[in-house]
Amino acid sequence: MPLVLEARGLTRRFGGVLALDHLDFDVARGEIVGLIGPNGSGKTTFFNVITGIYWADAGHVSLDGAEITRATPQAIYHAGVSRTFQRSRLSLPLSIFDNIMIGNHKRLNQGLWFNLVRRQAFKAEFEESFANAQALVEVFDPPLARRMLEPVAGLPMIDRRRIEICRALISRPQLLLMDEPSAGMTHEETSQLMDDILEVRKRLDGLSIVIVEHEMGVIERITNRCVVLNFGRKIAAGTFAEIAADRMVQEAYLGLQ
Ligand SMILES: Nc1ncnc2c1ncn2[C@@H]1O[C@H](COP(=O)(O)OP(=O)(O)OP(=O)(O)O)[C@@H](O)[C@H]1O
Repeated sequence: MPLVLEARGLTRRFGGVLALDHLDFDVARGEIVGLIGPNGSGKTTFFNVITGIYWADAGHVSLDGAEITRATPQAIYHAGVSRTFQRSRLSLPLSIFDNIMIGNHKRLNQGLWFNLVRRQAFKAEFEESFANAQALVEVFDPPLARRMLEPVAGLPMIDRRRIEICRALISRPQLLLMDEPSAGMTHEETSQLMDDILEVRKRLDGLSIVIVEHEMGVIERITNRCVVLNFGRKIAAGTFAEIAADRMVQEAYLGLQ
């Protein structure tokens, strides 16, 4: 499979802390890669460097063969990388549709002239956007897709997570980075959301996903491959079964002596 993401020697320091230490990280097209490691091991920093929030002190990142190492977050989003965050970033008073559309600005014609004067074209674009957003929500939960104009404030956690993932997917990224999607959810909700994510991956052919997750059941169930970090360094990589059997991983992550 061709590589979507190729990171080489990524290094990022915060003062005396080496948050990423010469990290090599590849993601192939259509792959779901689990990124695991103890608290503070550099997982979120890796996402922040890939998405241009922080620049790497050293190393390179390419997406689909094109260098994105020092690109802006906007350019990286346009190149096809989306993410979801550990803490919910939905605007609660806004509707499901409005929240999803926040993620879609690269596909909209936003000129003032277009919006004010070309009313028919604006209407057609709005209707197309609505249909696209609704089709995406339907993959997760058909009844939810009939409530597109309701505020997200009234939705349970699992539906809010679904909307956040839809917002990340509406721009049709090649690579989706998910930071602990199970945070704050019950075991049943997590299991349901993982079914949804597997379904989404099946329908959005070629979508690659990197998922940071502390729930090992989730990692075991949905990943093709895992990378384990400790103090910013890759200490193991392989299938879940391989990394779970690795002594260094057990010591670092599971606290075995
Ligand atoms: N903006 C920052 N300023 C200073 N130090 C930071 C900053 N961001 C991260 N760090 C430090 O870098 C290291 C890696 O942090 P990071 O948040 O990437 O870890 P993590 O694996 O995502 O942890 P968690 O599982 O708790 O989310 C930690 O020591 C953290 O304190």
